[in-house]
Amino acid sequence: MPDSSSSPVLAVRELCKTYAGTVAVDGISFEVGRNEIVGLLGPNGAGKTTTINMVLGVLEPTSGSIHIQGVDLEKHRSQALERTNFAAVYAPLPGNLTVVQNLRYFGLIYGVKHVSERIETLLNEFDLVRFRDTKSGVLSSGEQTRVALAKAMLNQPQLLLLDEPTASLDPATAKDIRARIRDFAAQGTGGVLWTSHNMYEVEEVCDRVLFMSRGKVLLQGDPRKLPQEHGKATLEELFITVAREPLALGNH
Ligand SMILES: Nc1ncnc2c1ncn2[C@@H]1O[C@H](COP(=O)(O)OP(=O)(O)OP(=O)(O)O)[C@@H](O)[C@H]1O
Repeated sequence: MPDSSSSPVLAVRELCKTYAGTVAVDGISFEVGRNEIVGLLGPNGAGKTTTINMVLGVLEPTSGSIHIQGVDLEKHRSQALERTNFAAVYAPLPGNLTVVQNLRYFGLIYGVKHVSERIETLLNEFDLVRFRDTKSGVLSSGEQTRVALAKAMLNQPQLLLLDEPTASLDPATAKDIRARIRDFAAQGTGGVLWTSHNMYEVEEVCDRVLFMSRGKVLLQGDPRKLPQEHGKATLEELFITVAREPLALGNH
């Protein structure tokens, strides 16, 4: 087994996914390092969710490889996925279960040791103590996002995948969520792969961004430096250029 302590939390090589007639992901390679937050950006249909679903082991790649902490997802699936987790607005937790029931349910699925203790820690960390016996489905979007993040932290992931975690949140709540995710990346040894359509957020949170369009990674770098490197005033302007006219970037 490889020495996982020196490997990046995620290494994706030449990853492809094709459906009949559609190339959703077209040979992308990238890494997520320890303590790093990497933003996966791109217009609708670029291939971001397909990429995340392959890293989660939900979708089988057509070709290419995925290593999580040096462990090959295809060959050692359980071991690769045991320190991975995920949150997305389109994957809400069962709304008829209370917050504690949800956390207990997922804690058991993940085989979390000392699960009651872990749940109490997370209820405190994500400011959910007062909602512990409230059904998740009646909580506000921001509160549900906090529950989803608490669930995603149950197994102390090394790789955290977040698909638009702050979509539909008000600015103050979104800021609070960003701070919690930054803390996660800063404190442990884990890394985060984060999709977002909010360029302000990406500049604030991400150490590095990957721009995807039509299944390919067209450019990557520091979101605070990339616009200037490509002669654009803002990340949003660069994003629109890459999304509309991928070839317009020339040899920059
Ligand atoms: N099951 C499927 N069968 C056929 N085509 C699919 C399937 N799933 C995704 N696609 C296609 O693959 C491409 C990439 O889709 P994907 O959902 O990964 O994009 P995305 O970047 O996440 O977009 P968005 O920002 O809208 O969420 C799209 O053209 C989509 O229509």
